[in-house]
Amino acid sequence: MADKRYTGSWESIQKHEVPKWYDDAKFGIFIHWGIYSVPAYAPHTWELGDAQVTDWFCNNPYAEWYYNSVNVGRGPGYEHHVEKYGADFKYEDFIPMWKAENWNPDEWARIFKKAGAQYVVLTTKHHDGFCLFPSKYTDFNSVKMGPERDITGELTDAVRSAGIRMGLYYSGLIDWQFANDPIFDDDDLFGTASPTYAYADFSYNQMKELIDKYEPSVLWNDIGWPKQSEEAMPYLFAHYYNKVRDGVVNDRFNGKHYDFLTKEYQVGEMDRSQKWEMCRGMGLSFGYNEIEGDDQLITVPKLVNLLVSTVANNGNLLLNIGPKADGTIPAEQVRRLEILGEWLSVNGVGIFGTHPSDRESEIREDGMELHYTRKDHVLYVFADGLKDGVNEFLISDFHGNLRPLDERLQIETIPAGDGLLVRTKNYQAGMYAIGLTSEG
Ligand SMILES: C[C@@H]1N[C@H](CN)[C@@H](O)[C@H](O)[C@@H]1O
Repeated sequence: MADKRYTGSWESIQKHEVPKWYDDAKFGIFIHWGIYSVPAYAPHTWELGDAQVTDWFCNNPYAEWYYNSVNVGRGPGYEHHVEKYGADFKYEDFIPMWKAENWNPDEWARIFKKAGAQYVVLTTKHHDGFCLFPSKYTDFNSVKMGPERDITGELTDAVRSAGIRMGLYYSGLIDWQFANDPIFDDDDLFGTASPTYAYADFSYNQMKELIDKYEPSVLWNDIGWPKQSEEAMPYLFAHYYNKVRDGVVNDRFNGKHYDFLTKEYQVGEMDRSQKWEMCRGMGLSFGYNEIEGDDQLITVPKLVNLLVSTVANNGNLLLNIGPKADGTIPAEQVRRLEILGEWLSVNGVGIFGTHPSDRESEIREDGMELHYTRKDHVLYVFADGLKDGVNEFLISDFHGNLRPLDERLQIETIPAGDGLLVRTKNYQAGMYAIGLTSEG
């Protein structure tokens, strides 16, 4: 029987279920690349969630917010711009400087594949309104100017050739080509949001354009969707699901329908019963920030811990890279992807295609963490926060045996009461979080 078709009603849309591929994927690569990658600057201030909103926008660590950081007329972003480029240098003057002269999309896809990424999400239009695809609704795009290439199309082809799914990010509510008053706080942010019906039509048409042209596996909308076209959303989702049967949409279309919830940098409230996704940059920014060197980026142990703790609690990790304007990925970001890929090549069997165990994650006072996943009858245990050499931890209410996924690791297991005591004999820090399996 032909697949059921969705109709333009909330009732029909809400019947869509999270496809297996997305639940199994666990790890994707986010990419923020745009005009802002030319100045590549933001103050290294706070992680999202750690700052007062009133402080955030004039000290914004998101380099992709460069336009607004200058537009506010004060703060480190503005001062940096005036000092380096002069007060008369306009954001659009960066466009001819974005040449992507060293961009090889196949090389990016190779790096993502080696990292173990199962999907990619690329910014097709960020808040600055510049489109990385040949939109018929605006010439403010990467084919008509700047790189003079269909970045979305070329990367989609390269990523899919590497056997990785392609998703698309779209800034549905904010577009500084339509409303560009400086944003100092959330009232300004939502005050500039989707100012007119003309913009609502524009964004609806562009989203449909992206669906029809690229058939993305993920529609990753950001901040919200124009209220003026909210009642038309079921038609857009029906069109999408009918065209991309196993496509997924995130919760940032005003939260009226979603396949997965999104978190940004901080987990906050956790509901393991729903599929969710954590996104973050490797530093405090999504766009490339030239003052974020190796020391300012998340360490590899913390990156592995983030992946393990996210997956164990029913999440996917969407880890961002911020490419340089020339199209190369900063070496310190590539190194983290390579090491994560090496870890996954040994421990990925306990990550990909698994489901959360009914065992909750345990964060012990001594800093050790235990996270659990399962695949059918097999239990996977991930222990983190270990010290070199000998570590002991108890898996309670467990009557099987466990063996390490990393052959270098030597462990002893001793039945203890209703559980199993695990003792590592030769743990080394470079093993990061260790994976154990109950599979014989
Ligand atoms: C993934 C991130 N989302 C925020 C909005 N929460 C954006 O403002 C930011 O630039 C980045 O795209």
